[in-house]
Amino acid sequence: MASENKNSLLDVKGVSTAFKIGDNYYDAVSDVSLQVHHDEILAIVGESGCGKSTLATTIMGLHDPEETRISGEVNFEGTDLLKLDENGYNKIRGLKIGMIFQDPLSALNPLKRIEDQIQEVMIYHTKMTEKQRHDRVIELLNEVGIDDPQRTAHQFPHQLSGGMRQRIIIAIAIACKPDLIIADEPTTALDVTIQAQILDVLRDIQKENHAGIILITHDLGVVAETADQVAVMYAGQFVEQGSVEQIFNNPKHPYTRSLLRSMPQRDNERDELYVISGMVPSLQRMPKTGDRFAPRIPWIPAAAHEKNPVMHDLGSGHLVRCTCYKQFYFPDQVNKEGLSQ
Ligand SMILES: Nc1ncnc2c1ncn2[C@@H]1O[C@H](COP(=O)(O)OP(=O)(O)OP(=O)(O)O)[C@@H](O)[C@H]1O
Repeated sequence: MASENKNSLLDVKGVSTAFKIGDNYYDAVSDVSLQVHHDEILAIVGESGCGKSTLATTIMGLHDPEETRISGEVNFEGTDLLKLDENGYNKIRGLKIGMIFQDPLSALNPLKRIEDQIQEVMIYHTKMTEKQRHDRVIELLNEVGIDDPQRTAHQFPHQLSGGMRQRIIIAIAIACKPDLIIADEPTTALDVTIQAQILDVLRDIQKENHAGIILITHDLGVVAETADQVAVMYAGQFVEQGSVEQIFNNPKHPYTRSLLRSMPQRDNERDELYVISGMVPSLQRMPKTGDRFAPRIPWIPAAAHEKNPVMHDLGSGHLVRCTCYKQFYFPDQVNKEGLSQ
């Protein structure tokens, strides 16, 4: 990607994750490579079922080895995380890598006060005194924008709104100032105003702690507002990677262009939204060869797609899978002069 020459914080190389279904393994993530640097937000975007969460949980070492087969490398600060055992991972999760999940209610313990839940991660990873931990809890609650930290610290999750609960999850994730934060759909369950506030909190934290952030979302609006780099994921593969400017101003892969076209435009409220026909294939029905998106753009001739599509470097870190983008068009955009791209 664009900043490949800088030292990366996270360097994922050729990672595949396959789930055991019946007697066979099926790839949910296929040969994914990415880098994240300090002070950078990488958004991973794609429809539901494209493998975004599986990739995040692979990086975090959260898969059951009995049911999953993982290959490739997840290099983080000089260590290949895929070689760690559970004990090794436990030393990194919460301390060096923080994770923010989509559903704050299920991630919080309903029976414990907020302060105790935030302190837990500090008790596990640090030798802070109780007073230091308490002070840090109040500092964190301030940092994530809680108005009355002393009061909130003593409350239980059910006494808080959805937006406040998500702020608590963020406070837990950043308690030990991790270098990398993985946020999986952190704003999906929240209304638009709260979404914007939570994204602001994430951006502030990234600036303050110089953390790298992986932001997983299906919402291109969130990507445009927040990300520096973008990876577009379809059916387990990255189909396009680049800076936010490259992806939004010069999208190449048909899937990226379809996603962008299906994005609601603020100034274009009356236009009908473009709908991408068809569905993301299930793991057992994943095409073995050819561009995986090809069945959803049937008007593009088969010959336009590579048999085994690879990533092509368009320069300045802009990568696109398959050369079919060169012949892609939307049928309703054909005019007399030819194709309007
Ligand atoms: N434990 C599992 N066993 C078998 N298949 C799984 C498992 N977890 C996920 N999958 C399948 O892997 C594919 C990718 O799922 P994943 O949840 O990673 O996608 P996603 O892009 O994060 O979607 P969402 O936004 O809905 O979470 C899907 O086809 C899903 O059904």
